Amino acid sequence: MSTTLHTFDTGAVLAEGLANTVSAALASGIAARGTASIAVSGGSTPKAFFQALAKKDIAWDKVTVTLVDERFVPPESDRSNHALVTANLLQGPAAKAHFLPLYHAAASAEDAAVLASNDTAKIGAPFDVVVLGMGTDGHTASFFPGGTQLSRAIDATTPRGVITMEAEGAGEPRLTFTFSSLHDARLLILHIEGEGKKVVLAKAEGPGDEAEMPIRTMLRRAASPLQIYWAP
Ligand SMILES: O=C1O[C@H](COP(=O)(O)O)[C@@H](O)[C@H](O)[C@H]1O
Repeated sequence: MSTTLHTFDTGAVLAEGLANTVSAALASGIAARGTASIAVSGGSTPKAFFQALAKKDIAWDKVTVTLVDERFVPPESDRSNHALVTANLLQGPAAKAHFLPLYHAAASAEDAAVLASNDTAKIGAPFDVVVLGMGTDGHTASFFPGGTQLSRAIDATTPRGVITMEAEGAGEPRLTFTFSSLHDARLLILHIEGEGKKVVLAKAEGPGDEAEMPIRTMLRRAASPLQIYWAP
């Protein structure tokens, strides 16, 4: 499927522009189906976008928010994507949204993945909005190069749901939606910032295995057009 690059002068201008696009997509989903869903990424990039989106005047009580992926840590941890969303997105008007975390205080990451899959199945498919990030190693979601379940995660025939991932570059064990869960979002976004990430994207757009740079799965095989949002 196609990719479109949207370039902004600053991260602040990108945050507002992306918040406008995403809030419009959520409002459209609510108008069409009564509810809307969004899966967002964590890490360091999306904070300003979350803060801008939280202020948008839409029927947030009809929106379900979840995560594209999560570190297997409790929400009290400073590594938690759940904590990032709670502190920056589920604020103001957006505090009315329904949040479904991926982390569960289970005996293992595998048990938590089963709970997260069962819990998020009620969201329905496809997501209205998926906002992906990308690491400097070319990972997206928690599809890490060398990951324990990378082949399963990026196989289009793997059922929708949440699975575990462990990799040298991942830190803690991870919980991640599969490629099949994410790639057909009605609005599919890749949000990256900085010159370094632009170089990584250019490499990912070139030849090479998907397993080497898993973002290639979305660049090459996503069913939905991939909207790439970038600022210096
Ligand atoms: O560990 C993660 O990394 C990626 C990229 O994060 P960033 O800080 O480079 O923006 C993120 O998309 C993912 O959700 C997160 O778990």
